Amino acid sequence: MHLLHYHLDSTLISQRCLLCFDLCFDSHAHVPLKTRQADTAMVVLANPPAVDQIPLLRSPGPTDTFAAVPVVDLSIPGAARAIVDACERFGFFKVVNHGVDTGTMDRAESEAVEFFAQAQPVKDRAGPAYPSGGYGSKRIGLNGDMGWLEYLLLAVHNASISDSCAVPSNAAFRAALNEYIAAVRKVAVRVLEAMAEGLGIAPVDALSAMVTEQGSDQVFRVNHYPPCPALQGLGCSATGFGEHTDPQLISVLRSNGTSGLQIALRDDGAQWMSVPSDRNAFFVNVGDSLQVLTNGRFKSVKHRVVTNSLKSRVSFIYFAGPPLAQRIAPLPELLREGEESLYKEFTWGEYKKAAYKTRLGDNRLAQFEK
Ligand SMILES: C=C1C[C@]23C[C@@]1(O)CC[C@H]2[C@@]12CC[C@H](O)[C@@](C)(C(=O)O1)[C@H]2[C@@H]3C(=O)O
Ligand SMILES: O=C(O)CCC(=O)C(=O)O
Ligand SMILES: [Fe+2]
Repeated sequence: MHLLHYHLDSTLISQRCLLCFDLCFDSHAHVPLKTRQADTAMVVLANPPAVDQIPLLRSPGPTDTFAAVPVVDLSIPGAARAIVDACERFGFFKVVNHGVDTGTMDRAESEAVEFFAQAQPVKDRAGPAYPSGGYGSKRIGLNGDMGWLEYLLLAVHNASISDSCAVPSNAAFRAALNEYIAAVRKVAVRVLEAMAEGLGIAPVDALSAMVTEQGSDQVFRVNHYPPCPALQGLGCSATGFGEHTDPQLISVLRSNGTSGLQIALRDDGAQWMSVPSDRNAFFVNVGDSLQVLTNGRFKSVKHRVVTNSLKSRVSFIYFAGPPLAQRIAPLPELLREGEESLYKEFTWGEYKKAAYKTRLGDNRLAQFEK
């Protein structure tokens, strides 16, 4: 038997299993939530659901929808200005007219759906995800984060899955992912070029070269969030991917038609807004490294995924990172006279190593702030 204690006026819900007495943890502070009689409600579930270790969140309501997501038309000259504006305001925007064939996206998606539909032991043979890439389920990273998802985490070399990564072994799936990765990487390059143009940085590849150079550290992730019917009608949802910022320069995301992605409009994460899904568009997140390169002018956006109770979500995310030796420091052209860097010096390799010691919701940049 399970008891769910939830704070009626907060997003985070704690959960206690009467059998194992495990408490879920606040994904940000990593301390057990205290449940008080006055502001908690109790729901007794007849069948212990499989969401035991997964933090629960208040289900998004209709008023949580972020209708004003900045939309950038990549095919028009005003794209550069619009991108800079969106990165300064939200660290997040949607890209349309990107030129990627819908067939490329659909093939990758249907192959991924087929992969995740396989029996668990078959998928487990494609694991583990760490250290060199492969299949993972529920556990995110190495430091105790849990989510209601399964995924493939893959290293990318140049414009395709690294040869050192044996997963996926199915030739059709691998080819479909490689076709998609080559296309999404071009979108990332165009976005980074437009950013440089909008910021007035020369040459135009000042940012994009960091991700196209030999040895650039690119990662690709396919996430599958199965529906979670056990929580239907309870007003709460399982955490799919807990709140975090991405460490790289930018991340380019595409999902099927199931919503679930939320971004925090306020730094303290007090206002979570749901991003309406659009299977024909890409969504771009500013990552921590780009925040540093712009000396805080662009903010890396805090985001998370909330699981749907009835529909599964499939997402593809391309993380554009520089070579390990790349120095991450504010670009001199962006510093006004007398303006100093807000950050200590570091390389991408140093940042990545530190990031992998943190938990998802930690403020990874804090230790590099001056
Ligand atoms: C908990 C973690 C998962 C993560 C590595 C980390 O220790 C902290 C950063 C996490 C993150 C978030 C964005 C990407 O999904 C990711 C691949 C990345 O580069 O940093 C994940 C890492 C992961 O899933 O391994
Ligand atoms: O799956 C998603 O939609 C987003 C996942 C995410 O933020 C990540 O993998 O870093
Ligand atoms: Fe992310």
